[in-house]
Formats: sequence, C-alpha cells, structure tokens
Amino acid sequence: KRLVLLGMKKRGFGVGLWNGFGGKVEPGETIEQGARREVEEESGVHVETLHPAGVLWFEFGTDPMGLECHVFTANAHEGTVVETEEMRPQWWDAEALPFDSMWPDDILWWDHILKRQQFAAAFWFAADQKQILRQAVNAVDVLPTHWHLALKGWA
Ligand SMILES: COc1nc(N)nc2c1ncn2[C@H]1C[C@H](O)[C@@H](COP(=O)(O)OP(=O)(O)OP(=O)(O)O)O1
Repeated sequence: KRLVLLGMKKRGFGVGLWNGFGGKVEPGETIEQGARREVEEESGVHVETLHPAGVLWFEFGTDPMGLECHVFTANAHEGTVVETEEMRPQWWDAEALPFDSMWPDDILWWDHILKRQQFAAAFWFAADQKQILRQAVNAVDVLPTHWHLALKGWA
C-alpha cells in the first residue's frame, strides 16, 4: 500500500484542510529549495530528492493576483515527522485521501500523481475560494517553466 503524508493546516490560508506541505518561495531560493525548506519547517523532516510532478494555477474571483503552485513528490525522508505550529501531520492511504476536507482541485489532479504522469492544470475559483467555476487539467511531457504566462493562450 502506498502512503502519503498530508498535514492539517492549523492557521492561515487553507486552514482546516488537509494539504501537502508548502508555501511561498523566498528571495534567493529556487522553487525546489523553497519546497524543501517548507517541508522541513512544516513537518520536521528533510527530503533530499524531490520529483517535479505538476504545476497548478489558481485564480480567485476577480482578484488580479493568481497563485502558481509547483507540486513535487518525494519517496524518502530523513528525520522524524512532528506536528508543527502550522501543520498536524498524518499518513494516508494514497488510494483513499480525505478529499472532502481538502482543496477541491486536489481530487481533479491526484490521479496523475498515482499514475506518475506529469500535469499542468488551472482552476478559476469563485471569490469564496470554495467553488471551482472553470478548470483545465492536462497531462504533459514537459512541465512548463512559466505556467501562468504559457496558459494565457492555452486554457
Ligand atoms: C486553491 O487551491 C489550492 N489547492 C491546493 N492543493 N493547495 C493550495 C491551494 N491554494 C494554495 N495552496 C497551497 C500552496 C501552499 O503550499 C499552501 C499555502 O501556503 P502558506 O500560505 O502556508 O504559505 P507560507 O509561505 O507557508 O505562509 P506563511 O508565511 O504564513 O507561513 O497552500
């Protein structure tokens, strides 16, 4: 059985939802370095090797600011998983994630992760951040580097 570590977000954006570990990239970091740091800050473990899995674009209502989110997977970690100020961690069966308590886009691309198929997706949410009004999910051979720009002529 494949297990996946998710964290229950205890504060801030997405509070009350199970999610992967992540956050904003800091100045001077690559996206991958930012992902590694966020995993460490939020779960206590070090993940040396990260596999790029997908890229997501989110927009909310009429907010002109979108969010580009890069999804990585890791098959191994060093250290002990701990609860942190931001996340309460729990292992889940990869085939039975708690989608009812996750961001609503997750169920729409998770299958690509299970199949190890890279993907590029975009979701236009209502202003309430709950309902998805429009979506596009595509398997890709090569992950786009500037997804939010590339998708202008795509979705
Ligand atoms: C809108 O749909 C989303 N779906 C999924 N699966 N994940 C999302 C969605 N919107 C945001 N996220 C992810 C992206 C990040 O991994 C977290 C949010 O990160 P956070 O706000 O905690 O960023 P930090 O830099 O850690 O913030 P602090 O400075 O407050 O620690 O959710």
